[in-house]
Amino acid sequence: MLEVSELNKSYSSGNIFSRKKKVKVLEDISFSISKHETLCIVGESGCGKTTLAKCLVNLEKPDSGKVILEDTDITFPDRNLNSFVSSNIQMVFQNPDTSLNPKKRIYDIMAEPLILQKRPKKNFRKIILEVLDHVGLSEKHLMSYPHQLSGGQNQRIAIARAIILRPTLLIADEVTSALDVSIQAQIIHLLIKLKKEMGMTLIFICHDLILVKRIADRVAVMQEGKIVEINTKDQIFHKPQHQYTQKLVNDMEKLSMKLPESDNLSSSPEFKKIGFAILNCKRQYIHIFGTKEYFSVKYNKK
Ligand SMILES: Nc1ncnc2c1ncn2[C@@H]1O[C@H](COP(=O)(O)OP(=O)(O)OP(=O)(O)O)[C@@H](O)[C@H]1O
Repeated sequence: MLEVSELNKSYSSGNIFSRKKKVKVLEDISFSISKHETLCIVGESGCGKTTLAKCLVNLEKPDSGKVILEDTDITFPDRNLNSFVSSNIQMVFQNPDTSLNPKKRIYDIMAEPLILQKRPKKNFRKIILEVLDHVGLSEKHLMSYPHQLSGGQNQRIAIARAIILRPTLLIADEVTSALDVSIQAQIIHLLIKLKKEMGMTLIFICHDLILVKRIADRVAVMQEGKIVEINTKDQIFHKPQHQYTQKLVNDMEKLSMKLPESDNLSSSPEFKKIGFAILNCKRQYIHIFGTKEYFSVKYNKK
């Protein structure tokens, strides 16, 4: 459904006192995604994951390359194409506190994409309530401002706004990293549920390889602006080819070995010994599915 070829992007660095120079952030990025697939993008901080996502949703303009969505070239969309892009590709950002306008009520935040798409106003309330219901919120949240809701509720609003136009492709950029551990699990489950219900394709940008292992169909590994490896989840985790992928997988395995596998984690001796330290120091690495979700939720309630 989406084909990206030889995408390049640079930013200018320097300021008025120093000479401006171009810094390459994306270099010859090529990949494709099939319908209903979950592609996870991993890589160290600053390697260009967000910039790549922004080029796909037209928040940044690439220097060169091509982005083709369902046979339409959307690399440099004009006004008409813009509407096609925003109704087909949506992005949810890391931090709902900065992605939602604090001066607007939830109703108005949710109505924005409908207004931009010139949908009939008389249907807004019904559509908004339906989508809120999808993300586990209700009418009582409609007139609130973002600061009156929790971080998890605000991220649900950000997701609801992203899916209100029923996009075929959703890009989730570190959507849980600003949230509490127990809420992280809820948001991931919500995304997986919505993906299934709405038949969406998902690009999931994430640092947490343990989570990637659970949800990805394929994984793209980025380093310094390049995709150094892209393959099925099994290949990436069991036969990583690139040195950097091997390091990421090794680091993840070392950490996984430290996490207890017992069904009843809270009573296991390992939990008592290392659970506390891991929860405090390595928040992003906690398994958030199955027994380990119970483990983290239970810990949070104490
Ligand atoms: N608007 C901008 N102007 C100049 N440089 C930028 C801009 N946006 C991003 N960069 C730089 O581009 C590089 C890639 O940034 P990007 O946010 O895409 O990385 P990332 O892989 O998403 O990082 P993280 O995992 O920390 O979110 C970084 O060096 C960053 O400083």
